[in-house]
Amino acid sequence: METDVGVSTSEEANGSTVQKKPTVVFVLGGPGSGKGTQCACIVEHFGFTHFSAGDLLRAEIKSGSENGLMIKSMIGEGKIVPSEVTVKLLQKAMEESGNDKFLIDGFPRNDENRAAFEAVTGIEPAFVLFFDCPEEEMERRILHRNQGRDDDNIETIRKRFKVFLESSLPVVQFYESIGKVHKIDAARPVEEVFESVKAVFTSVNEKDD
Ligand SMILES: Nc1ncnc2c1ncn2[C@@H]1O[C@H](COP(=O)(O)OP(=O)(O)O)[C@@H](O)[C@H]1O
Ligand SMILES: O=c1ccn([C@@H]2O[C@H](COP(=O)(O)OP(=O)(O)O)[C@@H](O)[C@H]2O)c(=O)[nH]1
Ligand SMILES: [Mg+2]
Repeated sequence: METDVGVSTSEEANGSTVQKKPTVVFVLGGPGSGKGTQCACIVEHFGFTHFSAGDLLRAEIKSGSENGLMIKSMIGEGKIVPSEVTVKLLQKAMEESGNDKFLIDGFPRNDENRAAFEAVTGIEPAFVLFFDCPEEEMERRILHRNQGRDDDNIETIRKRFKVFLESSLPVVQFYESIGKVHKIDAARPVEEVFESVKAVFTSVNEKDD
């Protein structure tokens, strides 16, 4: 069943109303590629609301919800939490936001995530940002992240890299095959990466005008 998340209506010239789906941009890239960092910059410049699927899952653990223990153990193993849980959290966050432009960071992480989001919300992404970064650089960044995350240890990092290659890259490849991916070289300083990100959002806005 489709959600009414963030749906806004507008008057057509003939007096009928049309429903406008929210704009969603998926922000993908390996663990430590800089998704969260760049999303914070995008929010400041382009009026999007940012949701990190990982942050929503960590908040769910903290809230003491009945799924908390399951989520905690899956994150600890670097595994992908079932779509049902993640899609529900994203849907609720979008509904409560009051905005209609969303950056969804770190999701979809596998094909099942992708299909479930589309089936439940009826939303297809406007485009996908893909932060491309070598593993050695991502590993260095995560080991310096200092956010006290249980999964930022070398053993779990290696598992997350494997899951990324096996399950998450195919999602990027799918969106590439339908021409929706903007690939960004993420192995540069934050400001330089953001220059490339800015160019993508600016060119997309110009096309829409
Ligand atoms: N371009 C960059 N160069 C160097 N360090 C970065 C860069 N982007 C992010 N970082 C740092 O690397 C770590 C991981 O970044 P983060 O945005 O949390 O990545 P992700 O959300 O993709 O896991 C953080 O400590 C962040 O401050
Ligand atoms: O849609 C998602 C997003 C995250 N995760 C889990 O949450 C962890 C951390 O995700 P996050 O995006 O915060 O990590 P990052 O890629 O930013 O390091 C992942 O390894 C997964 O175990 C998940 O199961 N589904
Ligand atoms: Mg992140």
